[in-house]
Amino acid sequence: MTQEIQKTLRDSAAMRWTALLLLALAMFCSYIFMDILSPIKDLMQEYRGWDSTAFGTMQGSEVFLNVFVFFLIFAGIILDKMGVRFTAVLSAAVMLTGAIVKWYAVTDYFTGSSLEVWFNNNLNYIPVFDELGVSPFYEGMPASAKFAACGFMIFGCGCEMAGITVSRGIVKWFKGREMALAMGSEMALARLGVATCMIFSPFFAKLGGNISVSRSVAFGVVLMCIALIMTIVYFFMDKKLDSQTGEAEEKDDPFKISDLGQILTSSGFWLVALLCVLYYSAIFPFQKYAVNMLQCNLTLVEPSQDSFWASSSVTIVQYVIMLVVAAAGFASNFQKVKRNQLILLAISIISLITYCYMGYMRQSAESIFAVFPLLAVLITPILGSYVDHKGKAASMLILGSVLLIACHLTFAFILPLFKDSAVGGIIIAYATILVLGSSFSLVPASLWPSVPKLVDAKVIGSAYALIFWIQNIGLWLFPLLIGKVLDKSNPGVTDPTKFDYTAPLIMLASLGIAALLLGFVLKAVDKKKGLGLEEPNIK
Ligand SMILES: C[C@H](N)C(=O)N[C@@H](CCCCN)C(=O)O
Repeated sequence: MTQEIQKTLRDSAAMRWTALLLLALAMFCSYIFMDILSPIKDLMQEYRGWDSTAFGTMQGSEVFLNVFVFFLIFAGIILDKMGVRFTAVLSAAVMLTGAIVKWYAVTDYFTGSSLEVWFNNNLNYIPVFDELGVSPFYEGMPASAKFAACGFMIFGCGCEMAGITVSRGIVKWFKGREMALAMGSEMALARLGVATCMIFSPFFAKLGGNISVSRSVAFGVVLMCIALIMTIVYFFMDKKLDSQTGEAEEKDDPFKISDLGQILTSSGFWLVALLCVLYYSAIFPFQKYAVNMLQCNLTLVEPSQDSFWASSSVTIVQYVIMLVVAAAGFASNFQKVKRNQLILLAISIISLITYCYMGYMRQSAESIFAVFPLLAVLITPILGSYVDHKGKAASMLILGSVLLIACHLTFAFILPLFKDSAVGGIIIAYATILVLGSSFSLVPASLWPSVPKLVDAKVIGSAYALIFWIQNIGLWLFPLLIGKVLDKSNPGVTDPTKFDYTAPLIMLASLGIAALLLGFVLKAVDKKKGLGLEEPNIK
């Protein structure tokens, strides 16, 4: 009886996983918006005049305010002071505001407006940033790209704030329980968001045969409204939990700037943060160019579209198959009976193969790349659960970096050799993308749950914020650098499907090599100092 009275929401598995689902769905929507223009880089060049540099500058702008105005640090402080539920709703509201601005920038209403004229004549540089050599705009950048960048900067503040809030929320609901599995599951849903974006962004842009890039962004805006609703529902669950536990997030353990000292003096923290920036800089910025890289390296002959409804239904069938891959794979993690687990995994793998075959038949670069996050959906929770029960987080970081290097080098040197082979090129592309997907499971599934082992629970929000801040420097710099390197290494190329991607890919592989070296150092430091990174979370 006494035990029953003391039960709180987080003691109920259904309630804790519902709380996670709400937060994860909000992240799912935000990951769709984050990459909404990535699969239509070619259309942005054709219909809005964005060359690779303009595209890269706009993509990198997402994290500009986080990095150079230190917004993420403030976000960490807000999170530590105001708690998870307040910050979750705030971040969703900020994301929605930025999304609306970005949508307006790419609509036809913006073209020819006085705002466009103003942006064309102004903000070619912003003195304070220009002096630092980090101006978010440049002379001659299309006005639509500049204004879209402004919206994306606002969105990025909300999105990164949401990222740290969700991690902190998971620690709050799952600490001492299936924490890495919960983090893995949240990231799996986020990866499904990226896959959804790769399929539906071009779908909406080309809907009905007339091209409209703003339609894709409008789809993202609707999702951001859904994300806001999810965080509001979470707000009430979280409030109920606090009333049950008697914890007042806002009052207990107040954040002090001096707490930052504790984080900054931890060598383990620095190693994880540096590894994070190197690894993620080779993944997220790549994601923004990957569809175009495939368009440039594969000879794709799109089958003639019989009718609008025929092609739309193929897209939808392919997406449903993708959902089956994800759902069956995900559900297999929760099966206690080995036979059920194997049946679900078999369904998932057969659906994955069907999905790949359809991608081949459709000859579409976006649906080929959409397979990237799928393996991550399948195995991130499995790996999360492995870290919970067996540990080995540092070793997984090393393996993830090795796979990353191998994949970028394959894209750079092996894929182009198969440009004239219709089948060979696509098989190599799929295989490499799937391996990259598994690397993208290994690293996040082991990296994020390691942070609570390195710092005190009281400063965990600030620790995540600091790691994100360091990571955001790479997420700003590398989309921009890829665009610049692409323009410089392809002088005179005007066809957006004819770029040579070798130089940017070598640059990304080098980041992987640096991450690998740091992985070895981290493992040695872990052994020497007993940080517990190789230890399981559940003892
Ligand atoms: C881009 C973002 N800063 C990031 O690092 N995202 C991670 C997830 C971190 C955990 C969020 N609760 C990712 O792997 O997507």
